[in-house]
Amino acid sequence: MGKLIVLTGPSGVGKGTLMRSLIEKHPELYYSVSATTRAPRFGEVDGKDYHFISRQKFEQLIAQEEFLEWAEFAGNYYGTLRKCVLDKINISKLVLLEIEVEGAKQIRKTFPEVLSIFILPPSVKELERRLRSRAQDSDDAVAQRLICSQREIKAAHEFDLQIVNDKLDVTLKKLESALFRPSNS
Ligand SMILES: Nc1nc2c(ncn2[C@@H]2O[C@H](COP(=O)(O)OP(=O)(O)O)[C@@H](O)[C@H]2O)c(=O)[nH]1
Ligand SMILES: Nc1ncnc2c1ncn2[C@@H]1O[C@H](COP(=O)(O)OP(=O)(O)O)[C@@H](O)[C@H]1O
Repeated sequence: MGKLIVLTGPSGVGKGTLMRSLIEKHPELYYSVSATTRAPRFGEVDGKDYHFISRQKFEQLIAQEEFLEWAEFAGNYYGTLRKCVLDKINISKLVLLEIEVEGAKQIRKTFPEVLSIFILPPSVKELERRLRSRAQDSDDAVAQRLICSQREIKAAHEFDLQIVNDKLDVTLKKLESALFRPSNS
């Protein structure tokens, strides 16, 4: 059996950046591509960054119980496709999910053996700076993400591990040691 790892935390904290670095360095890891109703950002590729689908299609997949978890975040649906994840775990893959906090809570209930890691920002000010520096979302979308972050950060203690993403290389080392410690390999 493989292992399921969930990275969660507020939008803009650096989850995607950390995930991409991990995959690049450890190609044996399997990153589960989520489905979303959000419009693609500049440069995002369908099937690689997300499966970009309509709300109607997403609701159909919910009804068909195709999602391991799903949530509505800042006005859009996001969800993890059950089949892909379970197939990979069955062939002994270390499977990584990068998802928001409500979905991560659902996974902890349905999949108690998951290793759940909450990424924290060094400060709220730095979180806002990162959200704005990404320059991919409207002021409104940034404001929505900041409002959500207050509630999300309060739930950090519910997860197995909390890591502050201050210096990227230090955070990566901490993540690697959590992922590859003997009991998880
Ligand atoms: N519950 C859930 N959240 C997801 C999924 N995929 C992505 N997310 C989260 O949805 C939030 C918004 O994602 P996105 O719009 O891509 O913005 P960004 O991750 O902040 O750059 C982030 O916290 C993602 O981690 C998923 O399959 N399920
Ligand atoms: N440790 C870090 N120090 C400084 N900037 C960071 C760090 N980690 C990520 N960033 C930057 O913060 C912004 C948000 O990161 P991103 O990975 O998109 O976050 P998330 O996926 O959690 O929304 C990006 O511009 C990214 O380059």
